[in-house]
Amino acid sequence: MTALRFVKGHGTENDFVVVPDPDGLLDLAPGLVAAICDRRAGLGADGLLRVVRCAADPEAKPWADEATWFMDYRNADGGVAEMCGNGVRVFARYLVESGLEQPGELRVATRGGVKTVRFEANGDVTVDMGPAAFPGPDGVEVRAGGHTWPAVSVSMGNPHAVVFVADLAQPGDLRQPPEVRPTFPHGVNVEFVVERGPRRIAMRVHERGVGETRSCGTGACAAMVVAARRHGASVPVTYDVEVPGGRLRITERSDGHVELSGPAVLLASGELDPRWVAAHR
Ligand SMILES: N[C@@H](CCC[C@H](N)C(=O)O)C(=O)O
Repeated sequence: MTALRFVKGHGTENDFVVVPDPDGLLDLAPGLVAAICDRRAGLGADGLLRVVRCAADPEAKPWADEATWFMDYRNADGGVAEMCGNGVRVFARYLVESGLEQPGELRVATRGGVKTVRFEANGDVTVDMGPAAFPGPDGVEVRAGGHTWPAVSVSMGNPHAVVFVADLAQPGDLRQPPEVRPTFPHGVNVEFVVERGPRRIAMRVHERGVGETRSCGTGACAAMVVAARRHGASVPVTYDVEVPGGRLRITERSDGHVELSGPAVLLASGELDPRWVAAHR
């Protein structure tokens, strides 16, 4: 059996188990991913990042000419998602710390396309997320904590519904997913956003496949682009986005691309007990 090594990391407390699998040898079935991400009986994480060469993974072969590495992102429930803004920054940190890539600028393939990541002089990691899209549907409503709000549907590669609220306590404890109408066929991440000052917002997020998390990079970008339109801001424009786990800095450039910056931290590494892994296959 192939050993299952891991590194633990986080970006503004959106935390991940990074699993190196350069040659694509691991079988990470959804049940095993969910067991690893379990906060009591597993390592605990919001998601898992499998590190595999594009050339070694059939799903990533289309990007093999543009990027060496594919971020195979899984939510804590074991399901896949197209993109993870904090995850890709942690993923890049792992590539550099483990000597698989040089610091500076590098490209990472994701289900949401190839993303360029750069390391800043202050230690932060920035990712070019590409442009936001507003695919609809129109007339989206979100209900949580006994309140109902209109929402804007935003795609950052993955789906988001952004709601401006009067107070971040209004959505309640978010132990249950917010109700979203009309239903998104593949589920949706929901951001609850408040104004904090000029070019500054704060948010809570309920992530598809996870629950409420301390941060969400794609969600912060979705919230920022909606805020910028609400404020009639012209590009380029930069916002600070406060999340429960810290602060992200987001710029919408003149060419429409959205850049996400913030810390990306690795804190531990180890190997899962093969008997435990076998019991959760
Ligand atoms: N936390 C991530 C988003 C992870 C995927 C999301 N839960 C989904 O299902 O789309 C981020 O930092 O962007």
